[in-house]
Amino acid sequence: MAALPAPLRQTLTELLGPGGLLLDESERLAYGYDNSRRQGLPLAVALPETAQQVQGIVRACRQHRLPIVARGRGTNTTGASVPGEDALVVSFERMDRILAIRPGDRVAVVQPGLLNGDLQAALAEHGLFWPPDPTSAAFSTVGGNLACNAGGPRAVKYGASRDNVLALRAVTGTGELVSLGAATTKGASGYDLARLLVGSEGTLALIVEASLKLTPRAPLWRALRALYTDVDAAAAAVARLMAQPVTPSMLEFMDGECVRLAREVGGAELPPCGALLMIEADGDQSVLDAAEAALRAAAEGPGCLEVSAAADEAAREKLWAARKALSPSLRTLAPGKINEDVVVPVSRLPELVAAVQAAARGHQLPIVCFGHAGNGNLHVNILYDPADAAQAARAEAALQAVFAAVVELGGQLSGEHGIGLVKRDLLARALPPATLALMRAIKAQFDPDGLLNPGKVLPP
Ligand SMILES: O=C(O)CC[C@@H](O)C(=O)O
Ligand SMILES: [Zn+2]
Repeated sequence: MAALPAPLRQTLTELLGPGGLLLDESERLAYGYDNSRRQGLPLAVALPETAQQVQGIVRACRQHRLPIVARGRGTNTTGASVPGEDALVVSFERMDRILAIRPGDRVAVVQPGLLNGDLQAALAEHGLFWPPDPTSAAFSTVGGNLACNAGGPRAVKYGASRDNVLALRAVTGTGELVSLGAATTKGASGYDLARLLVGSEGTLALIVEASLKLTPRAPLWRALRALYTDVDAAAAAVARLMAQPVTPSMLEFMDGECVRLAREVGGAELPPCGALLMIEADGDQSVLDAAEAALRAAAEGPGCLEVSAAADEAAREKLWAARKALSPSLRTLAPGKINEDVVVPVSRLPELVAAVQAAARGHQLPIVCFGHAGNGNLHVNILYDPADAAQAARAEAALQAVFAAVVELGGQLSGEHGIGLVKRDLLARALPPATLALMRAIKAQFDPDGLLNPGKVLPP
């Protein structure tokens, strides 16, 4: 296997100081995986503490044509943070500080390695929050959230990462430190390069500082739980809920199998049913009664078994904990799962749900779904045994059927997890050639030698 060239090793050791460059195989292995369950082994791991060190790393690697893979905490589900065997990983774990919180401007300036959960805790003291709240929030980084445009349940009302960033400082593939955007709440000064970096999965530049847009925390909430006879009835209710004027602060979907897992693995107190919606509103006392009544009315309808309010904060937390445990709980059901993250315009969600069921029937495999229904974003899990060639082929065919439906319905292959390695070739097929060519041209401009996370998002 290739080794880190000796002159590069020396340059990086001098640049990063003692402990700043990891070369031991056991340490390198620990930076080679992500939640796609793929495993790579980088040549070395760099742990910069400053933007200038990040510049130095990129410049040195460029001289040796060594690929660079940026890394937060490895929670990505698409292989975006899995390095090839000829790559250097740049882990941002030492750049984890909050540089400023300016409540008057509703801005926080942070380093990329800061954990989302640590940011939220600091902001809570100011009565503020940063809306992106992926299930991994306690252990995923702001930089990683920005890299894949993470969303989570609150995105239905407050937007995903791209909607909640104002400015970035980043190091391009040539080692240049660029400032993109400004910490203002509006702006019309040329191309929006800060938001272009959000969702670029480390392929355009390494984010070294982010100015995040903050939102005041609503003082109160209401949580409803609606049970349905089947997934079609729940999907129809989602379309009704989003067609009326009160925007829910969260609107989550679980199919009957997920309800069973939430009860049996997650410990939630739920009766068996065909599907469930978690519906929340936030605001102050003056608006909440009307909001709850509007959401309740929209949730009721054909196939609705019951709509009930969370008894208290503890009951609400319990259901959320079970919801957040769904992704790992699903691994108990089958040896393999194809884990998708498709999104359609929310009015087309009923058609997507029907298409997923048709794919499950047609290819004789269980497909289990949950997700951020208010955004039309469904986590579609095709369960199969990878050791069984016939099942694996049927799983792949079911996946293609789901993707075909998503494209037909005007949706996208990923709502919040990104493209990475796993969906790269599918993206290339789903995008019009002219769009793909523009993406490639942008990549070449930021990273002319193709060193930043090569082979991710766009096919080589
Ligand atoms: O792994 C998954 O499919 C989903 C993870 C996360 O996006 C969630 O919504 O819980
Ligand atoms: Zn999700």
